[in-house]
Amino acid sequence: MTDLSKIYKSNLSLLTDLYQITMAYGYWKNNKHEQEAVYELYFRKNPFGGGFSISAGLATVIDYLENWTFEAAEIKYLASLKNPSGSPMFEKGFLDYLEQMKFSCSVEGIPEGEIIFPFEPVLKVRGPLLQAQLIETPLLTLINFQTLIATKAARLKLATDGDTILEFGLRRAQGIDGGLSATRAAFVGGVDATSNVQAGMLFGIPVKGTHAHSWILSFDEEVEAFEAFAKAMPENTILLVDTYDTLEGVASAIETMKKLRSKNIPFHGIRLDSGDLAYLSIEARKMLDQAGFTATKIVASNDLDEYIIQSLKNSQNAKIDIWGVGTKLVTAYDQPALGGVYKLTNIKNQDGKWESKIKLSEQAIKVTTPGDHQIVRFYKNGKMRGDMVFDVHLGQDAEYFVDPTDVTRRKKIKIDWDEKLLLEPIFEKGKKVYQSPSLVEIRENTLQNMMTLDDSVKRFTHPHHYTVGLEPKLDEKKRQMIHTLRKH
Ligand SMILES: Nc1ncnc2c1ncn2[C@@H]1O[C@H](COP(=O)(O)OP(=O)(O)OP(=O)(O)O)[C@@H](O)[C@H]1O
Ligand SMILES: O=P(O)(O)OC[C@H]1O[C@H](OP(=O)(O)OP(=O)(O)O)[C@H](O)[C@@H]1O
Ligand SMILES: O=C(O)c1cccnc1
Repeated sequence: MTDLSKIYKSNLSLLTDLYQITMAYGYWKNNKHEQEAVYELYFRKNPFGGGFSISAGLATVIDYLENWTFEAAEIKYLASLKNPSGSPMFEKGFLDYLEQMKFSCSVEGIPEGEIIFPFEPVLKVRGPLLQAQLIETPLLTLINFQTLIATKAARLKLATDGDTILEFGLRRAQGIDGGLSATRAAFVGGVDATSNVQAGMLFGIPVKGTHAHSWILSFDEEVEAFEAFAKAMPENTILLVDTYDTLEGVASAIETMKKLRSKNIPFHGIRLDSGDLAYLSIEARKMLDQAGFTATKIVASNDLDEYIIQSLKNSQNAKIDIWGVGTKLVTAYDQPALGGVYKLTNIKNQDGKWESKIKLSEQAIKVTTPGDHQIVRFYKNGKMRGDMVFDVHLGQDAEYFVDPTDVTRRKKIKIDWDEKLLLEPIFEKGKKVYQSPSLVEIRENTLQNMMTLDDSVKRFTHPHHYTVGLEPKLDEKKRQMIHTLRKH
């Protein structure tokens, strides 16, 4: 568990938008606060122009919800808020209600490290309207960012074709939490280790690193710096060779490490951090091999992303073994946000019957799917074949599912397909019923899950569209609701 309260040393119940609290107040004033509702969290487009996403952030959500209480300090602050006329924004009765409130929603979620797609609920919250509303913003904050970064990391892992990736991003991250959350999510997505020591302690992520240019600059001679580092860190002799001239730096590192061979200090690696990484790695590899250092690894860093890595590895035959990636990973440089949303999809009316809700939009992509959903994923011979979203009240005995953007496109469910439900129970009426796997297990699951996805969907440019369809009764219900509302 991530233990947010340990990281932030404070209560995070006010980590929400003011409008959530004013709506909660409105629900309370209208005696709707305990009316049961279903909200679903999903996104509409895979990030980075890709064909898939990786779910991340659930353990952080669990930790957030387990510690979700309004304590005296939070209530005091809310009591201090005033309307423009100077009157208190919230009545005491409402604040008393918040102070005694206990989290009592049921939550279902897709486990971290699962492959996910647009329009699939990643989280579903069922419970009192007031509570489910108040947690919208933090749930989106936690899931959107971590899912975005885990997806970026999975793309990097595809580009390196399984080579080790070290996450070096803390110094370029969006603030302290940006750094911590990004490191966690990058590990979920498949990176191997981080330079971020705080994340190592909090999340149990392996910590690794080399040294900086300042180490070299602090000595009169580069060779002196190499020798001192190797002697100080004989079990991590990775030498940064590009401070003055890269290939001269490689030659000096080789000379230094040859001298230290007699002292049984092994030569683990060199790091390249500038220049043409293809040319320099190929030349460095030749020099190392000629000197008998065939096991010495070449680490490369410098503004790397999945496209540069893919080009270096596949087109330019670069001899790089380990990839250090910072800025482009932890800031999700080419797409800084995932547009996940949280929508009310079902509400219990006064007769105790569930009533589906739909939000219309001029843009078909923005029309919500009414109801209370689950997702079934189909596999053939261990490979993902398609996902069907269905309404738990309507069932899923269909023989096909329908593309929500084009009814003429249907996918037949074959008899030999295996299936798995994606949403798992996380909380039941406020009680946690899910034990999150360790972060190491989650990362392993991501790597396994990625093997079940077809290569065409993993392509960086123009990926194949993986089918996510609606169960026909749900599709029909959605269409009817749209027609009825449009007629009105
Ligand atoms: N062979 C290559 N193919 C494609 N991209 C490369 C190759 N070699 C390096 N790059 C990338 O090109 C960019 C080079 O950045 P930049 O122009 O700042 O040069 P630099 O080598 O960092 O120069 P400086 O000496 O200022 O550090 C980096 O993003 C790096 O990852
Ligand atoms: O390029 P990124 O993917 O963001 O990876 C992190 C960068 O941070 C360091 O550079 P910096 O110049 O900050 O310090 P240094 O002196 O150690 O090179 C490192 O050398 C990488 O180039
Ligand atoms: O350990 C490293 O090499 C490292 C750490 C942070 C940023 N850049 C490089």
